[in-house]
Amino acid sequence: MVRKHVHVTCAVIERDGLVLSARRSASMNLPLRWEFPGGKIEPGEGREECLKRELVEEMGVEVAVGRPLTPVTHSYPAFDVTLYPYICSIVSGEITLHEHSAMIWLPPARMLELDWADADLPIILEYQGLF
Ligand SMILES: Nc1nc2c([nH]c(=O)n2[C@@H]2O[C@H](COP(=O)(O)OP(=O)(O)OP(=O)(O)O)[C@@H](O)[C@H]2O)c(=O)[nH]1
Repeated sequence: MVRKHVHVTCAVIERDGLVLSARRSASMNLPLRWEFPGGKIEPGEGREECLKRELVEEMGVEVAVGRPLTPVTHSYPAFDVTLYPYICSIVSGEITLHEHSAMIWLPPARMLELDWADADLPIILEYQGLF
């Protein structure tokens, strides 16, 4: 059987020297783990387009998509994921959580205090290395 492989964009959103982390809800897969907001790329959709759509759907904000970080491929027991991270900023709207159970703005150096989805760890380490 062919393993499921999902391609997912995610946003490293910066504001005033802090970064946004979002906690998955108890009913999602990887329940209660922390992640960057974003989601699966739909057929025919560009990565930046996907990210902008997901941020509106999940948080009700419009983002400007900036510099990409290195994509990460990770194998979970049930599926493989490739994450395409981009540094982003909010250009309009106030965050309302439509899917996540919590969010927190942290200085980059404190991000690893959270219980992250495993695939995100290389992204955080690369991001922290920028400072
Ligand atoms: N958005 C996002 N997804 C991530 C991150 N890290 C990570 O492993 N993922 C995985 O990538 C997939 C993103 O899919 P999604 O957000 O569109 O879908 P979902 O899990 O909410 O629901 P679904 O799989 O039932 O459609 C999930 O399987 C999630 O576990 C991350 O930082 N951000």
